[in-house]
Amino acid sequence: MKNFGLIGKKLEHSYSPLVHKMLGDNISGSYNYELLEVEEDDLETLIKNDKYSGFNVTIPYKKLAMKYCDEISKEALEIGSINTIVKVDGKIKGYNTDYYGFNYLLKSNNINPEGLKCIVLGSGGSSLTVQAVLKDLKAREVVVISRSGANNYKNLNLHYDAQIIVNTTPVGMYPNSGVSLLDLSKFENCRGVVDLIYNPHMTRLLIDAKIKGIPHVGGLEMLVAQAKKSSELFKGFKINKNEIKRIVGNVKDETLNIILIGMPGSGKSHIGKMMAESLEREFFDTDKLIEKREGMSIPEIFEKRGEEYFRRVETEVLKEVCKEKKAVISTGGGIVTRDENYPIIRENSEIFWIKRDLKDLEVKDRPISLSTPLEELYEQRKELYKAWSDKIIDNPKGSNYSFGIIKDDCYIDNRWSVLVINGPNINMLGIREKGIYGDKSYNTLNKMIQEKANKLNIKLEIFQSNHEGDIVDKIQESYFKGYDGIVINPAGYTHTSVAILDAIKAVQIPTVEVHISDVNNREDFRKVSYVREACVESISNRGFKGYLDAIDFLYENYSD
Ligand SMILES: Nc1ncnc2c1ncn2[C@@H]1O[C@H](COP(=O)(O)OP(=O)(O)O)[C@@H](O)[C@H]1O
Ligand SMILES: O=C(O)C1=C[C@@H](OP(=O)(O)O)[C@@H](O)[C@H](O)C1
Ligand SMILES: [Mg+2]
Repeated sequence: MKNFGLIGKKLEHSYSPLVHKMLGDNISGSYNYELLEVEEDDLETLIKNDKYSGFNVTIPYKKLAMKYCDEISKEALEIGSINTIVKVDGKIKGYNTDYYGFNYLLKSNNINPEGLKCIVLGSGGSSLTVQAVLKDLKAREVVVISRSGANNYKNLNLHYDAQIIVNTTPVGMYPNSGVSLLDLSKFENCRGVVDLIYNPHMTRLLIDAKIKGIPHVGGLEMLVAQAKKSSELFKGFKINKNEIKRIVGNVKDETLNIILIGMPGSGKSHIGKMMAESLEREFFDTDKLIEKREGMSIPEIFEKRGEEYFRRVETEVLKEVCKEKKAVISTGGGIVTRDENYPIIRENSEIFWIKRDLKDLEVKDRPISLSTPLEELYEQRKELYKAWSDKIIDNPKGSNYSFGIIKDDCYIDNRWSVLVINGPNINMLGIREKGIYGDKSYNTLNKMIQEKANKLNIKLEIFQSNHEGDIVDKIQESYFKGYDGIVINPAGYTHTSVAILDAIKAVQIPTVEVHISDVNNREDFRKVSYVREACVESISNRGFKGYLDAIDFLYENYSD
């Protein structure tokens, strides 16, 4: 197996081995990928070491490494920085795939610098690439801010009119997270903040942007996009662009914590434990950690040391536990009472608000709930729970929620998604008119569709109903759930339903109409399809395979 690696000075933060493993494992041609921390004096020897067939290059060597290349791509030469090295026929060739990565990041997040004033923090190799992309996308002005340049952090007031801010420095990066170079409140015209850092997922700069309601994005998509391009150079063949989205989702699954917040007694500890078991993750409960640390129960801590002391310890414990990766963390209901807790829990997590009716909240052993009316407590906290969380999980009393049900609501799955809808009598497949529809069952059909989705690694939901209104409801729901495509066999409603036609038109999601039989060569009334005009494709007479072809069609034409 060939050896590749990431060259840099400090690499503790890097997700590159994870990303390259995913790129190597899932698309044929895996390779070894190592972190190669090196001092400047040893850079040349490392690059020339025959053990390695190529490298990625990061801070601070993106400019310097060019010196040891025999050839440099035109693009990299123009930018003045490389991030990829490949050895071909004994020659060391340098490339810049960061350009592609940064461009991808902006485009996929609808950040358009055209006509805008941009400031770029940092003046290293990545900064050069960022500047090139911003200029190519017609930014009005690109100002580089660096510690010792003409534009620096002391005269930043000259650029408080900046509209886009891009951080290319390592300030705020793991393990030294939680710091930012700027006071964002000074930038009143700012309408986009990009941080190339991807670990933590949300740097302090990005958290500040989120608090201010400014569109913002971190560097994970850029990391994966540039890695995909580099991997193509390493392996010598193209990789589907859809892999970027898939791997971004997988990296999030591998690195983000799930954090549960919400009113005391709402079920955070209970659900957290179930989630952790089901997702095979480690589980932490901040109250339990506090009790262990203090050697006292929560009521005892409140009684002996008071609430202020408890809150201080709680923040300390949060700081520790939020350094975990891929854990499930239940918090105490009061963490939202301290502003300083927000950036701590926000850094690397998906945050869920567990909700339950006030009358059903458990109050036992909860000193705050016993001393303050729950309505009052909820008034004080509800806006904070809402603002701090990404998603809500309803946990009504007596619902007997198993994690399986909750999981659908909260599991983080960013893959390209398709909804398959079947209309009336399709559930009777295998029983009904076998001469027309075949003898295979509805379950067999679903299995085939699921296998197809697994093969393409897409998210799938299958729905069947005999009721027109339910089908309309489902189509509408697909809009709010953000499905990328719909495959529909409206069955008998094909030839009658204006309501289903209107629903497809309303959601504007690419939809393929499927019929198992040859509808055009049966009764005349089957030749009319109301839904057809709203569909991007119509497939009939291909049996169950029609559904698989429909998924292929959508995936090939609409997944980029
Ligand atoms: N979904 C659920 N199913 C069964 N019992 C639950 C559920 N959610 C909460 N409970 C119970 O309600 C009580 C309070 O839940 P807990 O997880 O301790 O709340 P929190 O951590 O939010 O204070 C516990 O007795 C817990 O077992
Ligand atoms: O809401 C609160 O202020 C508190 C909630 C409790 O945790 P739970 O939310 O798990 O009950 C515990 O941290 C402490 O009693 C204070
Ligand atoms: Mg709890």
